[in-house]
Amino acid sequence: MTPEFPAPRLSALTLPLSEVPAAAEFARNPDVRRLLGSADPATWIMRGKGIVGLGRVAAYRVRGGTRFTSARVWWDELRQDATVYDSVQRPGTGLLAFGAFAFAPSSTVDSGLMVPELVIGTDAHGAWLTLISTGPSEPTVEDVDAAWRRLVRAAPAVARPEEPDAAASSYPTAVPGTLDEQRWMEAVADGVGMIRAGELDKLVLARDVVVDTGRPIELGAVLGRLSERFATCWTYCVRLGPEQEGSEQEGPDDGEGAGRLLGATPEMLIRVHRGTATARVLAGTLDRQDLPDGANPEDFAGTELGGSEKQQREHRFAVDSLITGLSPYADEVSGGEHPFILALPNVWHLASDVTAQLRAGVDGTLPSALELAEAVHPTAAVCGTPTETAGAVIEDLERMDRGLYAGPVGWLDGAGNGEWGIALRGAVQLDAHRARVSAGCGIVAESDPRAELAETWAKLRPMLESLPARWDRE
Ligand SMILES: C=C(O[C@@H]1C=C(C(=O)O)C=C[C@H]1O)C(=O)O
Repeated sequence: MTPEFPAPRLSALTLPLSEVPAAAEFARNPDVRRLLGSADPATWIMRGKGIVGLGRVAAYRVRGGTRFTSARVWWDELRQDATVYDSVQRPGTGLLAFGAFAFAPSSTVDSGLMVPELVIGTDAHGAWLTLISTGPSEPTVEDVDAAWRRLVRAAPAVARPEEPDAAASSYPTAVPGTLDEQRWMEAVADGVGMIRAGELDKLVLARDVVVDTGRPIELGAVLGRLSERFATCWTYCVRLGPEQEGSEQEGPDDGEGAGRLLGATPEMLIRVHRGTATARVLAGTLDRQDLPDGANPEDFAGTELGGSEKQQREHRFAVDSLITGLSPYADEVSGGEHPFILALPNVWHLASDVTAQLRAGVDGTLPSALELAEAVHPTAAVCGTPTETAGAVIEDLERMDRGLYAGPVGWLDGAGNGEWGIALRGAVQLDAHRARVSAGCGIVAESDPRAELAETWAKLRPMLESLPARWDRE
C-alpha cells in the first residue's frame, strides 16, 4: 500500500545565520535548544548543536518492505527538481528532510520523510539557516526574515522535571502496553529456550508501556529536558504528517501530536559526512542503579561490562551485523575491535565506533546516508542474529507492532549527507497527554528474564522522567 505522493518543486536558500537580520539576537548564542519553544519542532540535537526544523513544505509517507527505496525515489525526484542557493555548503545545508522508518516491513505504521520550511543548523564551524519554499523563484532575505518571525518562538527558560527523578524501578503512571511484565518475562524465557536449542544466536526483545501525564505534554520542555540531561545522546523529534491515513496534504495540526516520535538516542546507526560513514554500535548494558554502595563507578562498569564474556559476545553480534551491512559500500571498514564503556545518566553501555570510507557505485555516485541506513538496518543491536530468524521470532514473541521504535530516525540533505540514529530511549505520542514508550534488551543463551525486565526499566527511565517536564516560566 504505497500512496503516490508527487514530489513538489522546491526552492531553498541557505545563508550563514549572521546574514539574517531577524535572527541577530539568536545568532549571538546560537544554541538550537533555544528554538524549542516553537510550535511542532523537528529536532536532531547533541550538546546544543544540530538541526531544528520548523513548519513543513512537503512530506512523504509509506509502508512496507520498499519503504526506504520509495522514500529515496521521492527524495531524489524532489532534489533534482529543486533550485538550491547555498552559500554555506556543509553537511545539512541546502535542501534537508527529517525522517523516521518503521522497524519492520510488516508494520502498519507509516514511515517517511518531511521537509521543513525553515531549518536552523549549527555545527563546529558555525550556524546557518535554510528557507525552503514551494515554487521555482529564489527565496529572498526578506522571505527568510518573515519566516523567522512567523515560525520561531524562543523557549521560555530552562526545562525542569515536574517530578523529582524517581529512584523506584516502576512508575505509577506507566501501564503495560502489549504484554504485562509476567508475560514479557515468559517471552524472554521462550527466546532463551530457542537460543539454547540452536535456533538462533541472539535476539532483542522489547516491550511497551503507556504513560499518561495527566495534562498536555509540553513538547519543547520535554525535548529541552532530554537534550540537557542526555547531552551526549541525539535528541530527536519528528512528526511525519497529518494523522489522516494516506493523506499527502499537510492538514491542520490537530494539536494532539499523535504519531510524533521523540527521544534521546545514544546509538548512531549511520552518519555520512562527505563520503565518510561512521556508526556508534551499542550492545551490553548495565543499570547505574545496580552500583553497589561505595563502589567506584568506572571499576564497576569495567568489570561488569568490559569483563563479561556474555556482554562482549552480545556486543560482537551487533558490531558484526553493522560491518556486514556496510562492507559492500566501502573500501575499508575500521573499528569495533576494542569496545569502550559509554557512560549515560541512567546506564552504561558497551560501545564501538566504526568508520568506513565509502566507495562510489557503478553510477559513479557515493551511497547516501539513507541508502546506507537501509543497508545496515536492523543491526543485531535491535534485532538479532541471524537477522531474518530474529525478526520472525520478535514478531512472534513480542506480539506487538514496534512501529517507529528501533527504526532509523534522523535527517538527510540533498548531497547524500545525513545522520540516522536508532529510535531508542523514545516515545510515540498517542494524543495530547499520552505516549507509548518502548525498550528492549539483547537476549543470549545465559539471559535471565528478571534481569532483562529490570534492564527495560533502566532504558524506559529517560522518557518516563522527561515526559512530565514543564517550562520554568519564572
Ligand atoms: C533495544 C534497546 O537498546 C539496545 C540494546 C542494548 C542491549 O541489549 O544491551 C543496548 C543498546 C541498544 O543497542 C533499547 O534501548 O530499547
